[in-house]
Amino acid sequence: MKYISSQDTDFKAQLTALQAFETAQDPQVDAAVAAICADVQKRGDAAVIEYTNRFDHTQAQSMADLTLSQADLAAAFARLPADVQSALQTAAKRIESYHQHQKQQSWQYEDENGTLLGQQISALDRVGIYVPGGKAAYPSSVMMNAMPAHVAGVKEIIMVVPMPNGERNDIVLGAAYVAGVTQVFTIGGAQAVAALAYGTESIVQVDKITGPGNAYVAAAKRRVFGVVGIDMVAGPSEILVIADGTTPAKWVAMDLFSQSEHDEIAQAILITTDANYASEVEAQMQTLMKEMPRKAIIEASLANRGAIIQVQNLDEACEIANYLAPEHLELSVANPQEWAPKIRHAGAIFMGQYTSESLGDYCAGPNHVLPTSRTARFASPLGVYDFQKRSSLIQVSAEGAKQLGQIASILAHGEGLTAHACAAELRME
Ligand SMILES: NC(=O)c1ccc[n+]([C@@H]2O[C@H](COP(=O)([O-])OP(=O)(O)OC[C@H]3O[C@@H](n4cnc5c(N)ncnc54)[C@H](O)[C@@H]3O)[C@@H](O)[C@H]2O)c1
Ligand SMILES: N[C@H](CO)Cc1c[nH]c[nH+]1
Ligand SMILES: [Zn+2]
Repeated sequence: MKYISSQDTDFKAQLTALQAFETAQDPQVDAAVAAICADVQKRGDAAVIEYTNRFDHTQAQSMADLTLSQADLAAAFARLPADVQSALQTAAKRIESYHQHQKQQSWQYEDENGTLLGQQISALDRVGIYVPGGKAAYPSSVMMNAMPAHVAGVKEIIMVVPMPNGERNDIVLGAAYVAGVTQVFTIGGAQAVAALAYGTESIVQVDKITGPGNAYVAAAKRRVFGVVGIDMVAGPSEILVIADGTTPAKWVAMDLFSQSEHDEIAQAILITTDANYASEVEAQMQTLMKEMPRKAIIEASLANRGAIIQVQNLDEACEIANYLAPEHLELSVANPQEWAPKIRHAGAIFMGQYTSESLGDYCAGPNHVLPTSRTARFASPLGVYDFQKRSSLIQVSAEGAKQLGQIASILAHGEGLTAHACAAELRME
């Protein structure tokens, strides 16, 4: 793990170097994804089956081998132990309740000439949700994608999830059952994204694709944007902990591990005002590391992109956090309510020593699909608003046709668009 101090003369350059990692735009990944997408568009199911067998080491003969029905999902749920069933149901309820608050409503108002103006909200008809499955299985990501779609009123939710070696994961499928997913295809990577975007003989084209994934998934989503909508281009997981030394060092060490264990290119950063505390956290990491089943991934992630940053004070820490715009920010400080308003750029803010980021990953309620790679500067968590869209409403009164017609006519003539002007003028007579 790198040690950086805000007093280093090349501090800015070191901070920039920490961010210089954008695999979604790796030209080699992009070229491979371009070829896969074009092939799926051309050959449909046959290409999807071939790529799935190649990359996920499956032996599918037809799409039927990669397709699950509602009955399959129900059966997977029924096979789960009672405590897992109940955890899934409770998490789903909490996620649903939180997202109910995000629902947008249609609105209208009447202006001074009796013209009605407004905005009508509609749900998307059919969405594709990508659930990652290469290096780990993510039942929580099933719920984080499907629940807001449900709350928005989406009728058809088509889920894709790779299942390496054809091993079906009952918790992932049980989560799909609880979250009311319509249909599941056990496919992943660029081939799954392309299949959802273009449609194949067996997979119906969707209107929008949401959900995180690796560099191949991210590059494919970037590529199909325009044919379908996408939520965002998500990169590897990130956590930034701002600590004032009041949280037990062991807790913070484990919080850093919790995101490192996702991926060798995930990022975990600690910013602290206290050099002794930084050493304590590092010592805890060394001890805890031995027990970690995903030790190799954590070590690689920390070596590749991890850092401990020593700062002068918490104001400076917040400024750096705003520059880094992390996916997850833990404000592990004595008075988080005082510091949270200073954070402008973060996907999600976890406040106080009891709020481990991992609770947000599973069951606190807010969405865990969050902007990464500094995109929190302009992007927001996945939410109900990603599954709703807006249409403008205009109903002009006779009086409005006269008043607005005059303005429109002048402006249309100014643009040299006579038919536009006439359409307005005809209604003024
Ligand atoms: N932001 C979030 O909410 C969130 C949630 C869970 C996971 N994640 C992240 O998602 C990522 C998941 O990645 P993953 O790899 O485990 O699963 P994944 O499902 O994203 O990718 C697996 C697929 O990648 C494709 N692939 C792998 N190697 C390939 C190659 N050489 N050529 C072409 N295609 C290839 C295969 O088709 C495979 O099915 C991780 O970075 C993790 O941190 C993010
Ligand atoms: N932390 C991930 C988002 O970056 C989400 C997740 C799912 N399961 C565990 N974690
Ligand atoms: Zn996580």
